[in-house]
Amino acid sequence: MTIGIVGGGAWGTALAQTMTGNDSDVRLWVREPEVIESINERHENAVYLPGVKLSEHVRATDDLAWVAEVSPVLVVTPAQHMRSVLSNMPGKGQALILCSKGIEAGSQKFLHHVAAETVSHSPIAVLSGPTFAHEVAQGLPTAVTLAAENMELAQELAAVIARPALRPYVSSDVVGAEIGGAVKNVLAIACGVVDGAGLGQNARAALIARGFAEMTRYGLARGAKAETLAGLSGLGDLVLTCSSTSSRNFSLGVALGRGGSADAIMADRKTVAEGAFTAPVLRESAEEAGVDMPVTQAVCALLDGADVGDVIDGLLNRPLREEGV
Ligand SMILES: NC(=O)C1=CN([C@@H]2O[C@H](COP(=O)(O)OP(=O)(O)OC[C@H]3O[C@@H](n4cnc5c(N)ncnc54)[C@H](O)[C@@H]3O)[C@@H](O)[C@H]2O)C=CC1
Ligand SMILES: O=C(CO)COP(=O)(O)O
Repeated sequence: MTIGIVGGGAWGTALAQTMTGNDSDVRLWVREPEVIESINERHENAVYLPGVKLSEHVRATDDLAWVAEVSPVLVVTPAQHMRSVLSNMPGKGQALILCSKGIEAGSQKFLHHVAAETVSHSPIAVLSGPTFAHEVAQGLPTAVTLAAENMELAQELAAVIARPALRPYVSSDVVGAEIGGAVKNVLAIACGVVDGAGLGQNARAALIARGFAEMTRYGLARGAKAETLAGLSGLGDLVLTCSSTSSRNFSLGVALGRGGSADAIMADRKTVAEGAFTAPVLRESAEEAGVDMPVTQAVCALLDGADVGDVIDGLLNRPLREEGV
C-alpha cells in the first residue's frame, strides 16, 4: 500500500520511516528543496531528523497533488501553516490523519476544523500522544490515540497505521485528542521554566498536576471527554513533554527560566515549539469559555517578556482554593 505524508519536519519524517515498516511505500511532501534532495539522494533528513537512516520506500516530493492521490494522507505541518498547505492540496476524498498539535491563531479553530474547511469531502482523524520523533524513528515502542468521530473509520485507520512498535488506541473524541496535544505544549514550556529557574522537582510535579487540572477544565468546557484527557494524548503526552529536554517546548521553557527572551531563543531555531504559538490563542479561547488557566497566562506573560521571578510570585500568591475544581 502507499501512504501519503504532508510535512517533512522531524515528526513527518519519523512517521514516514515507520510507515514503510509494512512493505508500504510513502510519498512525503516536503517544503524545502534541500530536504527533498537529502531524503531522496542520501536517505536521511539531515535538516530535521539527522542521523536516522531512511528506507528507500520513502520518496520525498514537492508535488502535493501526487501525495494527494493516495489514502490515507498524514498531515504533519506546523499547526499555524496547516491551512495554507492544505488549501493547495486537491481534495479527492482521501482520509486525512492530522498529526500536528496546536490551535489556529486568529480563528481559535482546532485543526480538524481547519482541515475540514480546506479539503472538502475528506474523512478526518487525529493522531496524538507521547511521541518523540527520534524515538519513533528508531522503532522504539510507542502508543498513540487515533480519534475519529466515526469509530469505524478510526478502527480502519488504526489497522492501516499500526506497526509492531506503534500501537494506536482508537477513540471517537476528536476534540479531546486535539486539546491534549495542544495544551500540553504550553504546559511543557512552564515545566521547562521551573527547571531553568532551578525551582526543584516538587515544583515540577505540582505544575504537572495543576496543569492537568487546567487542561481538564478547558477540555471539558470545549466538549472533550475526561477519559481522553487522562489518556495518551492528554496526560500521557503531558508527562513526556514535561520531563525531558528532548522536548522543544520544555527546552524553550528552560531557556526562558534562565532569563532568556523568547524572540532571541526562537530566532536561533529552525524547529517549531508549538506551545509558543498556542499559548496566546489558548488564553483567548479559555477567556471566552470562562475557564481559569493561570499556568497558560503565566506562560503568555513570560513569552511577552515578563520577569521570571515576578511571574512565579504571581502564581504562588494566588488565593488558596479547593483542589478538585
Ligand atoms: N517532533 C516531534 O517529536 C513531534 C511533533 N509533533 C507535531 O508535528 C508538527 C510538526 O512538527 P515537526 O515535524 O517536529 O517540525 P520540525 O520542527 O521538525 O520542522 C519544522 C517544519 O515546519 C515546516 N515549515 C516551516 N515554515 C513553513 C511554512 N511557511 N509552511 C509550511 N511548513 C513550514 C518545515 O518545512 C518543517 O517541516 C507540530 O505540530 C508538532 O507539534 C507531534 C508529535 C511529535
Ligand atoms: O509532541 C511531542 C511529543 O509527543 C514533541 O514535543 P515537542 O514539540 O515539545 O518537542
